[in-house]
Amino acid sequence: MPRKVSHGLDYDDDYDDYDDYDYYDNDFDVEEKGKIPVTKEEPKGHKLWRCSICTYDNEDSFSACDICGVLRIPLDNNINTKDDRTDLFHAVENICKDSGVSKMAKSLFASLPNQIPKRAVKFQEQDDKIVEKREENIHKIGNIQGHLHEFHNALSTCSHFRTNIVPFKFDIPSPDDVVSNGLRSSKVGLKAVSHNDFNSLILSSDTTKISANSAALTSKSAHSVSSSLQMSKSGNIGDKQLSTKSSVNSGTSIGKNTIVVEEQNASISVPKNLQSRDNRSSSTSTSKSAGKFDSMESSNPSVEWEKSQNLAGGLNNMVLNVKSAYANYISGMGKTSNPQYKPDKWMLPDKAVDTLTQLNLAIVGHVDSGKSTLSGRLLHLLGRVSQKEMHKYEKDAKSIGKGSFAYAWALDESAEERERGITMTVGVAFFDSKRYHVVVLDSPGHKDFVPNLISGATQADAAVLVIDASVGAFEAGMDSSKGQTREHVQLIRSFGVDQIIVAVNKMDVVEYSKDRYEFIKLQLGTFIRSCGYKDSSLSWIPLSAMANQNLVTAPSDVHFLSCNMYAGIVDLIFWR
Ligand SMILES: Nc1nc2c(ncn2[C@@H]2O[C@H](COP(=O)(O)OP(=O)(O)OP(=O)(O)O)[C@@H](O)[C@H]2O)c(=O)[nH]1
Repeated sequence: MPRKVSHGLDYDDDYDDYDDYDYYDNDFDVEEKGKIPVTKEEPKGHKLWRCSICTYDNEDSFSACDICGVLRIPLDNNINTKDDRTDLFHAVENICKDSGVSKMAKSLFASLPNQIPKRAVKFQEQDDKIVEKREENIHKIGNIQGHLHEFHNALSTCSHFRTNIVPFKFDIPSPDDVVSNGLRSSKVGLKAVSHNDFNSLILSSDTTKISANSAALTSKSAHSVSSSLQMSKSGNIGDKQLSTKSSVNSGTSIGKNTIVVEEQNASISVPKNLQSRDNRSSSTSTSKSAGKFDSMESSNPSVEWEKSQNLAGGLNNMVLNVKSAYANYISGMGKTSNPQYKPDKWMLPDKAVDTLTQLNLAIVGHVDSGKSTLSGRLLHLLGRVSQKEMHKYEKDAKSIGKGSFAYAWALDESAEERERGITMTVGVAFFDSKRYHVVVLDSPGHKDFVPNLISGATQADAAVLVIDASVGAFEAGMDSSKGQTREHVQLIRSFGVDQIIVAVNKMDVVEYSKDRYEFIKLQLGTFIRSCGYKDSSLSWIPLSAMANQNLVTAPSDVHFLSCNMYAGIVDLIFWR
């Protein structure tokens, strides 16, 4: 087998079995012998002419280059004599006299006596001369006859016509439409206002009347109207203003998505609860108690665009019709254009979730201080753990001789944790208050699981440091070598947790001794402050998780009354 290349690696050994290689080799063989020339010769009698611009070899019948469209005639080498050129000129001139088509275009057809149309055109057979019927504006070339545009359509050889492709448009502006048309404001602006914010919005306007089910600002006046939509943020987040002024010439239609601005009677499609209540001022102002209007600043792109249109002048009957999907969605909160339609609950934003702030609360402290018991008891009291589940935990815990860990089992779910009676991984649970979505991160207290504690502490916004008030237990936790109380305080401090609630637990064991509580508070307080915490960042509360003292209600034990200022730790958590 001959080699494909005469230098370099010998591929024969590797590719002998490959048919593809053989195929290429055969071709190469033939080529090499010159049996098939690289450039095929045209059959006899088939003339070609080369375009002087792109050098493409066109068929002789083509009057213009098939590639670049340049006319053959002015540069045609076949038209060399003066007579030829004169005849051609007259032919073209005659055609150009009566039609509105340019000479350039007509010359395309005038020079094509033997043109073979690519698309069949049925005309009556005529003489081979160019004939013009002036009254009918019909031209004849060769044996075909017809109007110029028919010739053009039929004889055009260029396949790359300019075609007016009307881009597909959605009924609702796509993000690209919104950006390119400068309509962002109406969508983003409305989107930026949460569902809850709308409930308290009040719109006042002089020239603008805002209607619930109309998605349009309508302009009927022929006079010039000034219009601008401004959202200005005044002061804090709770004091926002929306102001609208109109400054447009009426009656200009822009696309199919339009806001129609009327001089005296403009309306914006907004939710019903945004309806104008005041027609005295020339601006629309919206005030609300809380909301996010940041994206509706005065640099609203659609307004700027609108202004520029107005300044340019000469625009009449401006019609801007914006169908914001979100506007429809918001306005359709139970009130859509189709009165029959009612969105399901799951389609609507969850008001409670929207307004709650998540608070990650790490429960830390020395081993066996009662972290899991406290967490489980709180969840049970707040209804996150059902009575049925609690009964099961108690029963199962008793069955293995660990009845006191029943509440801890709400978070210590693994068999090993329950068997050993210690938390090994971070238990996660949550409960809600009016302000917070509290995520409870029950951390392990054993020193072997400090890495797990760290994983929870890094997520924490605040911490509950649980202290075992029992005599000896508190001291063990404060031991510099074995105790975890100190280590946990230092860790959460290093992770930026700057709010600590110190829960002095198991007060039932020390008979709710105020002295004990004050002792712990003094000792531990000194250490915590040494870690960089200020008194303002600390909260202290004595409690008993097991005896349900000072958890979600004020303690019933009289000893607590003298040292307690909160109605339970939950109150303290929510208050912080
Ligand atoms: N008397 C009394 N015992 C409590 C109280 N709180 C918890 N305990 C007991 O303390 C023991 C340890 O409770 P846990 O909740 O497992 O302690 P923990 O801090 O979660 O333990 P680790 O996660 O392993 O560090 C259990 O036997 C509980 O019953 C309380 O307020 N009073």
